[in-house]
Amino acid sequence: MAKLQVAIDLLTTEDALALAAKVAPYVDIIELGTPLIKNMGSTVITAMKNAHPDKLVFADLKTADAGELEADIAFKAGADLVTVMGAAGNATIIGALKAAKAHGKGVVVDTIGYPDRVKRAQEVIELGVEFVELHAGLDEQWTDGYSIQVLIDEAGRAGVPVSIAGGVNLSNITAVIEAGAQVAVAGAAIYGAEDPARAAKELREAIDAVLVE
Ligand SMILES: O=C([C@H](O)CO)[C@H](O)[C@H](O)COP(=O)(O)O
Repeated sequence: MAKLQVAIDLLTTEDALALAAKVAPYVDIIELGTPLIKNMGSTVITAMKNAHPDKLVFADLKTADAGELEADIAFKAGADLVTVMGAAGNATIIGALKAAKAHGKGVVVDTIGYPDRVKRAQEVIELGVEFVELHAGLDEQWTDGYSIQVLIDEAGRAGVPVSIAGGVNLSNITAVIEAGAQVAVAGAAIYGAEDPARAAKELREAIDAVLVE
């Protein structure tokens, strides 16, 4: 069953907890965005897991080196999943996986900036990561001519477990799920909405509608 992940790109623990409280009934995974973790440190991970022990807490560390050390910090703080950059060497991913095994948790590889996201996804799945994020980051999304269709096409070709992140919203989430993504990641479409709970509910319903077809 496909999952909905809310990406919280807000900057304080207080704001992140307030948003999570509104949208938790509709999401499976609560992502603490990289800017949020950089601003608040690992305490935001602990605060979120304490508030939502029934949800998967995703710490978007975007680790590029020292994989075991960084992943261990986040898992000790309460994270269920952490991200390592696909552009990092396999040794970094393997290090994070070692920490994940020690804590009974998981690693997700983020493909931001990687030239061939599908090829890298197929490589790193072999290492034992949970899934691979086909991801166009905020800067890429703001580049002229960007379209999420690129990620949707890649998901169709990948043949391994993937999520899609990079402007998921109500107009494209059906295509995201139909392409085979196991997780749809929505940030601005939820935290930037006038009514975040309603936005999350509509995204959830769109996912569920694909499943019952
Ligand atoms: O991971 C993200 C980005 O790198 C900043 O941390 C976003 O959370 C991700 O791109 C999803 O956000 P939207 O594109 O706004 O849906």
